[in-house]
Amino acid sequence: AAESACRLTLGQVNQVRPKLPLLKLLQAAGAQGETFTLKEVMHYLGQYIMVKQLYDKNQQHMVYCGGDQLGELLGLESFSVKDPSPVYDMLKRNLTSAAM
Ligand SMILES: C[C@@H](c1ccc(Cl)cc1)n1cnc(-c2ccccc2)c1-c1c(C(=O)NCCN2CCN(C3CCCCC3)CC2)[nH]c2cc(Cl)ccc12
Repeated sequence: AAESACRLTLGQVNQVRPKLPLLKLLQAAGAQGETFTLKEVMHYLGQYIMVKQLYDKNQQHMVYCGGDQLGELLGLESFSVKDPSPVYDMLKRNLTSAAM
């Protein structure tokens, strides 16, 4: 069979495409476009938490996301930024590879 010659630059390989509910959060934090690096997704989620004031002013590692779209996506009322596992689990459910 003819080999399909698809040329991916390094920059393209590590792009991810957020599913719509996550994309809306990123756009609320200022993200443009539909594909991002994981680093950009994390940056915009951090910005989202800041903009929506979801972190505790006194215990700044605590994020209270119950009642917010972020809490819906995570399936959590709150989490600590010191334990990223719930966030990574949510990203596994809400990111697809953008290569090709
Ligand atoms: C290490 C990193 C991190 C990154 C990913 C994960 Cl899954 C956990 C942890 N991190 C450490 N603290 C935070 C943080 C804390 C409170 C409010 C906003 C962000 C973050 C998060 C960043 C980020 O891009 N962080 C840049 C530097 N941050 C320092 C904290 N700064 C604020 C802390 C609250 C007071 C104002 C400054 C903002 C810039 N992106 C995130 C996205 C989510 Cl879903 C959750 C947390 C973060």
